[in-house]
Amino acid sequence: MSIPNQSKISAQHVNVWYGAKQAIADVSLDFGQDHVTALIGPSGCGKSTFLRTLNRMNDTIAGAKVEGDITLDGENIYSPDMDVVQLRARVGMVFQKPNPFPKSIFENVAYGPRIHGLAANKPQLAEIVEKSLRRAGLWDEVKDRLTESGTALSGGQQQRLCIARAIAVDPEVILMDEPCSALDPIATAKIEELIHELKGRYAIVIVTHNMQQAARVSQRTAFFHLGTLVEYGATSDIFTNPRQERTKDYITGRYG
Ligand SMILES: Nc1ncnc2c1ncn2[C@@H]1O[C@H](COP(=O)(O)OP(=O)(O)OP(=O)(O)O)[C@@H](O)[C@H]1O
Repeated sequence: MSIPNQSKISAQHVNVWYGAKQAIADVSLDFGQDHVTALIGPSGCGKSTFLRTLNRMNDTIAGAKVEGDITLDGENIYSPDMDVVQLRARVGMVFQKPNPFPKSIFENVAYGPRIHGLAANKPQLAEIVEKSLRRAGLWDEVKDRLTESGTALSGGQQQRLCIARAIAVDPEVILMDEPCSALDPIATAKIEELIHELKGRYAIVIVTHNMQQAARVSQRTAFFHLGTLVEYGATSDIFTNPRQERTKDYITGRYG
């Protein structure tokens, strides 16, 4: 299902199995550069599984098998020539539970640019760290404590640190798997604000259980059910005028 859009990542006829169990069945979906796409649907419908196909995170799960075509700027990301480390820098990921490295705040952000050779010297590296922390809306809170451990920050700050870490390697796409589910409402509001600010610079795909959040942060919404893509469209249409009964039932809270 696609509506006109300059697509950054395109998934065509994607199927995913865990062993003999099929978790995603024939899903086709394009993601544009300049908007946020929300993946919604009841628990177990395959949102996270599908999200993970977009940067080959399913490769790390024993028994998971992915079929179909997924391209980033037209390039097949499942090609044997694809450098997966490079791919995951281009398609960054933020997880449900903030997972900073047990290292300093500075090192959490500097690690990626260093291993990808993005800075020629220390001042350049410091510049990337500052820019990334500013872009993640965290700089003012941490600029005087860059040597402290990332794990000493609050949950919301840790999540923004993880976003800064993803941004530091100059990604094209950012995948977010329920990034606010472990956060309180104030920290959640900050992440949502941040998503607004990052929109346009990166293609953003967010899995969320929170329909108000999907309505607030996204411009496109895809509704999944039982491993299939039921409906995709402009977020305003999905929430006010869904075409499919199953979408309507879900957004009106009849199941989920
Ligand atoms: N590592 C795994 N091994 C085996 N089965 C899995 C694995 N991960 C997910 N599944 C199964 O695949 C299906 C889709 O799960 P997935 O986590 O993608 O759904 P989801 O929509 O993201 O769910 P939730 O909203 O609860 O996070 C489920 O039936 C789940 O049990």
